[in-house]
Amino acid sequence: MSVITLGNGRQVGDYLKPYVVAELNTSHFGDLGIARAMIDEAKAAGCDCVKFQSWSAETLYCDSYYQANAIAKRIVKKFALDGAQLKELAEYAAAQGIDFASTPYSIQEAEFLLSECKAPFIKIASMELNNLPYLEQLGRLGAPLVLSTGMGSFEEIREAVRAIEASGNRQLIILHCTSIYPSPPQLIRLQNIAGLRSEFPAFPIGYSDHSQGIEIPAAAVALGACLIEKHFTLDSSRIGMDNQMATEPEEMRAMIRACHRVQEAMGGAGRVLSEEERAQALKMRRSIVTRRALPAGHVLTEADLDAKRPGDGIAPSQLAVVLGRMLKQDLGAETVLTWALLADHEPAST
Ligand SMILES: C=C(OP(=O)(O)O)C(=O)O
Repeated sequence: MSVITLGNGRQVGDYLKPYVVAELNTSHFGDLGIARAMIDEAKAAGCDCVKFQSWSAETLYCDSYYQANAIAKRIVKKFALDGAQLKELAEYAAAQGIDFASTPYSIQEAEFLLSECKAPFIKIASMELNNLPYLEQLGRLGAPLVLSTGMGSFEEIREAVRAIEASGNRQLIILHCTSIYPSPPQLIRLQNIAGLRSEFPAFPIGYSDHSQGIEIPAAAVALGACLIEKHFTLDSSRIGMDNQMATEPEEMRAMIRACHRVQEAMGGAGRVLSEEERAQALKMRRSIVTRRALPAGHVLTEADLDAKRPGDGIAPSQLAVVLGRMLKQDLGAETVLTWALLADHEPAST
């Protein structure tokens, strides 16, 4: 099972306590006051990290496309955060004790996030999966990378991972993701988490979620997901980009609780019995008991014996060993047999 260390020393690995990222995306509506309140709520809900998106018209759109695209213009104007705002939010997050990250859409933005915002990792959005030159450039920055894989085939993911490895960077988390907002369960194919792990055993596998509700991230944790990214909002009734599919604080809290409980419950495939369960067996299992009063010297037969609680005597699984042995003393009916009550030699055959 793979583990990597984020820039702030936090270890993230398969089947460990999942690192939970609140994806704030545009649910701050470009308002720093809302963004700060979201950081507070994400922290209170138990998230490990708040993540923004550092896009701008110049780094995302070809100018001719942008000028002709009224929706893109409206989104950028309303929702984009500039460097100064991101830095302010990063400092605010640090003061609240929660990690800050943002998805960059250019190498300059990535450099800015690492140097000015102290981001502990660089997130790579699914849309960049086939942007191999960019992946290699990001890899050369030397920071841990979190690669989302929505819309991508296994072959494209292999190429992306090869591009990152070519940069010499092996600090990589790969996220299963379905880029449909919201994603219906039948399109999520959560077992891809296991598929990615067997394909890329050197890297921990996480999950970037676009489903509604909390069950699917918790199930991802059962599959060992090391990181859960979940869209977050203060008010999902507000019309926004993908604000309406985002999770409100109470639901985020419930999701994190479910994820942590599932992770705690996973254990290993090996059968390890706790002290508590061993003690329980002494109460709940059965022991070999006498059906009736029997005299000293009596040689035990099946008709003499039964199996009843408690379980601290001779286990019923030992019946074959007990049969034919002689009693050392008189016993009343309903006596729990112990080895000390039996003569330790085989009785003489009659
Ligand atoms: C779009 C993003 O991520 P994902 O592909 O994981 O949804 C992002 O981080 O900006």
